[in-house]
Amino acid sequence: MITDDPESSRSTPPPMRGPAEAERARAESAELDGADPVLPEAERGTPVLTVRGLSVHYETDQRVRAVEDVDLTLHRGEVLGLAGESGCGKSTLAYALNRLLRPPARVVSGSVTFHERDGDIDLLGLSGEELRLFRWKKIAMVFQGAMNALNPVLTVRDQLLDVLAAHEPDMAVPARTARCAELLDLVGVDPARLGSYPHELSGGMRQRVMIAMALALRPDVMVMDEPTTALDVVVQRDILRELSRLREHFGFAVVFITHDLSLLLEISDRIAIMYAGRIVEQASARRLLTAPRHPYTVGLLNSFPSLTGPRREMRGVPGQPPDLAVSIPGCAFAPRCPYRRAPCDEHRPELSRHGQTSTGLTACHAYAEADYGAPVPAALSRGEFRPVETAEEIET
Ligand SMILES: Nc1ncnc2c1ncn2[C@@H]1O[C@H](COP(=O)(O)OP(=O)(O)OP(=O)(O)O)[C@@H](O)[C@H]1O
Repeated sequence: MITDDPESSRSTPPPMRGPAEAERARAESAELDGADPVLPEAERGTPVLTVRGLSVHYETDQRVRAVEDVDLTLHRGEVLGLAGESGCGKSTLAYALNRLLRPPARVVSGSVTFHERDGDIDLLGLSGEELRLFRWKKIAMVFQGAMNALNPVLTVRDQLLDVLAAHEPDMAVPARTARCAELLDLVGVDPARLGSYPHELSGGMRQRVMIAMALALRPDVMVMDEPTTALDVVVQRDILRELSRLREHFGFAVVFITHDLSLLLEISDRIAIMYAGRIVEQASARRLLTAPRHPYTVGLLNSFPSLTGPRREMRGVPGQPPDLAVSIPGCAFAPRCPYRRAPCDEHRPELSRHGQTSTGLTACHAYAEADYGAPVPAALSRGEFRPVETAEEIET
């Protein structure tokens, strides 16, 4: 099991300095609507986090290859969706991005680089104190079921104050108190609730409070691991709408993890599909929906019912994911793949471009010749899909 790092929430980075601080402080005191966005337009779409060749294994009596040779680039201001079946390595990757892995997990190879405005930071090379200064301020994380992580015997105010006291020790007490109210307001919770205990709040409110905590230091990146899975659909939608508004304004990038591909299609600029620890397809949300290239992606898309499109058969993905403790020489999806062919069992397909002009990536020997039948989009679209025209331009 992956464990949270209790130290991480107690880290005490010094207050931010310089023009960025001033800009953020201005934003905090301004109403979101109508205020100038915090992320300068020129920075939008520039890389903020680069993952190269990352492999994470759980080393017990067996070696579980939870994340294998993953390459990802996250751009400032974008939402990168990460989807895949349970156990494919999504959470392990998310924890690795924030250096929250604990034994028996071990990063066996690769790099994670945070692109600071004045230079690159090698995340895997950060030592204890450097890491404490970095976490939550640059990359914050909202966990699955995070709402249950609130302390039941402290009011919301005290918990937010604790975060600020730990991370912004130089901030005056009245300013901290004012900031608590602002943070609640930002996530759509009435500041009058500051005096409430967690049990007096709904699940949705508690999850919003957790998001407020993650936002407290204005991180550049938010890693959200199934942040709304425990909530009902209406509350989930409200929170995602709020998140989208905050992201538009503050310009943080989001890695959003869920097994719900239809949700990702609505909220993401780009989507990476994970299978058995590897990224098997990566493309803009629009391209993934309209022209999926990997048979597994097609299977995932066909697993969701349509609310607005014509009736169609839901096929899903027959078979089981492989045991990650067993090394697989070829394509891990081959045993479940209707397009399996000679090289699939012996040679692992590289994640490569679809063509000279395309920006999407696929790891599949068969996609060029595979016939996926009727296009998926009409069947899947719920009418709320938010096409992002610029996403492909910023893909690497
Ligand atoms: N502490 C551990 N020791 C051994 N194996 C582990 C450990 N934690 C996770 N794993 C294995 O690593 C693999 C990836 O797990 P991970 O939780 O990252 O997947 P996931 O895609 O996030 O799944 P879910 O959607 O269910 O959260 C799985 O096969 C899981 O069984």
